Amino acid sequence: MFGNSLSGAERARKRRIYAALAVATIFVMFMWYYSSHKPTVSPGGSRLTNLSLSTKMPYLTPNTTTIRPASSGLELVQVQYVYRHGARYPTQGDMAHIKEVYELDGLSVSRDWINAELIDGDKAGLLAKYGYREMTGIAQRTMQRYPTFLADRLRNPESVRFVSSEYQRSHMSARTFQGVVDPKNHTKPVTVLPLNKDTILAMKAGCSMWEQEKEVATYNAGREVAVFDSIHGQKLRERMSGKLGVKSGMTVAHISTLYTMCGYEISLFAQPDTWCTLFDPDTSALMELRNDIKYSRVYGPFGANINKRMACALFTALFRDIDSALRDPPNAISTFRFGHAETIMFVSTLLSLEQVLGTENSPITGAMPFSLARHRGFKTSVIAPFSTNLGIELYKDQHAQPFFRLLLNERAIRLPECTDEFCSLDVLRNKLGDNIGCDFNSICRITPQ
Ligand SMILES: O=C(O)[C@@H](COP(=O)(O)O)OP(=O)(O)O
Repeated sequence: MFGNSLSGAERARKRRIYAALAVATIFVMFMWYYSSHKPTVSPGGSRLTNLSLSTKMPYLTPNTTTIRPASSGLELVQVQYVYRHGARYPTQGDMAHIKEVYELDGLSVSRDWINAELIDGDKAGLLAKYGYREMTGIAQRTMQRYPTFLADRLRNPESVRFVSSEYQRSHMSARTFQGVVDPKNHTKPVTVLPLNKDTILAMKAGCSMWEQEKEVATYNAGREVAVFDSIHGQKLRERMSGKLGVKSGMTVAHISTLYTMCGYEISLFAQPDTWCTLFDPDTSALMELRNDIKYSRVYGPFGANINKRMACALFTALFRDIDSALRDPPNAISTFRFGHAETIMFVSTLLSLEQVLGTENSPITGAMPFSLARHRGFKTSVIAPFSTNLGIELYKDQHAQPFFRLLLNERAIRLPECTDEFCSLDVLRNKLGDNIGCDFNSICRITPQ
């Protein structure tokens, strides 16, 4: 009897150990699943996600301590930055697509997935709260990166300038940034470039030749997207229809909208618990590939030759400032320019940054194997997230020789022609060739056949 009750106690002890082990295992598995599948929101408001969200990607705050200081022989003379505006509400076109999804036959999602702000026409295209926050954070880090340089420059209000396109989202991004860098309002108000004269930030608006080429690029992209859909469409449709209870009529275009909605939910509301639960890192990367078929042809390196020249007026303006800075360093002007996804994509195309950012640089096709696509240099989540930016730092050495360094999204990058991230300015000048001093209007003119 005594022996039996001891073994009973023993059994109970074992049961408790097994139960504790089971609970611990479930907890560990939950934490693993949670950390690998659920995007997180950091206390600073920067949205971290393991999804690739194309042009709706939130800006991922870098670890600025990884930027190498310049050697003591190099003196910073000027900085020039080009930004895409911060996170914005969907444009009218995106809102129309989102409405279509909300009205899909049989759609069964919890009420909090339907977000009235994403289809509120009064907000279309406007800078959103997180867009303001992104710009504030970037401006604060810019102050930390150049503390004495910017403080010295701001003593002469003419030597720091802010320029934006005419769109509210770019203008407000510029004003937010300026408010942090120059809280006492020493500098001039942001210069807003009227759309019909803007050849440097919203350059596509006034370029007939690009408009014409865009038709061809869009047609070619459409053919490749059809190939993509024929390969991946059925699996994607089955997956999404099942998850959403949609009975019929779900197309890959709808799934592309679901993906865009996930991007907005993360970038605008730090909300990973709705549409984003439909995607995992691989599915989001696949949807980005589908988007990039088009972006890489319409704005990027796999479209018309004019894509490689669209940022020439911008580089002409940048080099006008660089050359006057080299002639008269104490009066160098540092400029912060605020534009669009197109601005940065055209800059990237002119500089062939895809060759810096990846090892796979064949044109993106609908049949591209995922294993290759993973290594491609043209990825919109990397080159064109909200608030994306490219900086050019100009230095002089002890012999007055000019050097430059490029920063993409606050991380130093090195052109293949350079042996170090601090590189002779001649390399950049040679790379740009006749893009410096180009006649943008004549490049954009359609000559009669
Ligand atoms: O050209 C535009 O309307 C958007 C790109 O829109 P998407 O094609 O990415 O939706 O550029 P933005 O002003 O947001 O930088």
